Amino acid sequence: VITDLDGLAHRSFDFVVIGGGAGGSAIANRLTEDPDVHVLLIEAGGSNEGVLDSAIPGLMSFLTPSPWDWNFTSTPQSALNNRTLAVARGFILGGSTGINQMVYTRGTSEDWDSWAAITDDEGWSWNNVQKYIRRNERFTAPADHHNTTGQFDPSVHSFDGVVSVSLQGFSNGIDNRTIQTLSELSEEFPFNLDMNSGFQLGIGWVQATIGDGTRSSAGASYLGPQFISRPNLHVLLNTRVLRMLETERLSFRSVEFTQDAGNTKHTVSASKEVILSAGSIMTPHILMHSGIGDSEVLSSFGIETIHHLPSVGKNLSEQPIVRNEWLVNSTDTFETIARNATLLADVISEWENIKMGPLVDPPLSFIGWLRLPDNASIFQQVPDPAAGPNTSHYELILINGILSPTPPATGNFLAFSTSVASPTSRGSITLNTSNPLDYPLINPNLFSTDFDRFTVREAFRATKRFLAAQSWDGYILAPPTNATTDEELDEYVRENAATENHPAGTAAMSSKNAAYGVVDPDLLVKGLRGLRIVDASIFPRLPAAHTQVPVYIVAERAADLIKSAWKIN
Ligand SMILES: Cc1cc2nc3c(=O)[nH]c(=O)nc-3n(C[C@H](O)[C@H](O)[C@H](O)COP(=O)(O)OP(=O)(O)OC[C@H]3O[C@@H](n4cnc5c(N)ncnc54)[C@H](O)[C@@H]3O)c2cc1C
Repeated sequence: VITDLDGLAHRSFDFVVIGGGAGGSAIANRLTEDPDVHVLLIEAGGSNEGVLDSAIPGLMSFLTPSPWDWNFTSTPQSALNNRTLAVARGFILGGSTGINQMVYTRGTSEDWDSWAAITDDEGWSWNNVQKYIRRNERFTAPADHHNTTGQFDPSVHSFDGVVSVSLQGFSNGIDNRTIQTLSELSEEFPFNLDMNSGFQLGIGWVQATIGDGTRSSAGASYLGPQFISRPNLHVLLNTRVLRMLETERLSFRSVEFTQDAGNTKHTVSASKEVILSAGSIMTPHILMHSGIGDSEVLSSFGIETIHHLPSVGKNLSEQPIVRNEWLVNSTDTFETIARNATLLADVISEWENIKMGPLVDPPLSFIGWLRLPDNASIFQQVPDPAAGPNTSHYELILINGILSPTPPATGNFLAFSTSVASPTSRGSITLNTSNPLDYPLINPNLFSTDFDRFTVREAFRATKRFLAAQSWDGYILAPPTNATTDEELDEYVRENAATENHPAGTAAMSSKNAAYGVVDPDLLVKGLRGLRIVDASIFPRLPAAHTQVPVYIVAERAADLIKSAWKIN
């Protein structure tokens, strides 16, 4: 970790990586496997070392908002009564993997095959990304070392990758009721042994990026002590990249940054490539401030266009979520811990001393991926947007309590979230001012399509059928809303929807000959030299999944592509 800036300008780096999140950490690790390759990683946030709220999985709700979150806010959402929404992004080494909910999902085989079809590159197909999945994942025993037979399929997992993954290490009070429901209502809600096999439909045990009861973020794994100590890997923390500079005509191999809010600016160069991994919000922002974007937009901010690329910042894709809070007849939920400072201190001590107890995971054991019926009326209006017939339209997440450090003063809850897994709404990232230190305008444009509104209504109705199973008798005391008609449910959604913090697609990959898109299938920016993008912004479409694993897969393949382009071992 570099603390002395003076020597920096005189050093030479093969690669400069902007952003130490999921994509940037993985790339920096893989490229420095060759001791002759020198990499500088620049991260706006600070170190993840010793940040207890991030390390302890059960405290994840304490991280948003927090000093480790960029704490962005969306523009007023016209389909949500003009409410603005919190947009969380990690401001820490490890990026959003340092503050996320840790759910481990790869997407479906159809999702990946659709990427291959869109980009005209078979390298992105499900079969061909298997080796990258294996390099990324290190499946480990859960914190409580319980018998996991029948809870996952070992044959589809890897046990020697970098990021730790495990099943729940502390059982939740609602687990048995959930299992019983899956057998009682098996036709509508089938049990899926392993949603990461390529076939996701059904409800199954959550796998999470946790090892030994501790968050396995990109910072803790790809940049763990044995890697960050490599003499050829240089990490600059608390450093904000402002823009990239053109070094030769259409070649961007220089990076401008500041450590004092723009009072002094410095530059550093890469002899081979700059790799932009600032995430779906900041990657298009940095591109536009570097003169790469829609020339009309850039000129309206007085920024000279160096490369007209109108797709930059467009196509923002996000999974909207509604956290439906059911009042329950129990005290065994997360609110009980969050409300009681003594109990919270006790379970933190338990975690610190023996890595056991309720904080070894967030309190969610089950998630599910489900489809609308084939004859749903919405399909008379719009085509099915899922990647294929085995890919979900919506996701159900059963959480044993409201995940907040400040829950309501009374009551215990089941937070049964509904999310649109294959949304059709698209938003944008645009500039707000000509100052790169100002935040961009973030417009996820949630629920702007009939399909998304239809799907979330049906998902909520599915949760009601789920909780009508006998196993919940006497447990549920009151629903989150009395809304039943489409109109009533739409209003409930307008008042309660949020983002799932899975933004993607704002610098999207497309085939080499496409008339749209920002990067080619090898992740090089179209029409430029020396600049590659490796983060969630390149997703050509959202997989029906939480997004960290797809980013890791992208980064692992990107490392192979870069090594092969520069003949690195
Ligand atoms: C609250 C929350 C919950 C989530 N839950 C899950 C989940 O359960 N499962 C899952 O799979 N995914 C989840 N995600 C999403 C997942 O974490 C992201 O998809 C993934 O981390 C994106 O990787 P990335 O490399 O694109 O960006 P990030 O991981 O966000 O990394 C970008 C990095 O770039 C840095 N950066 C940005 N701008 C600059 C700049 N100008 N100069 C220097 N550095 C800069 C940032 O500080 C950050 O470290 C969640 C995200 C959040 C925020």
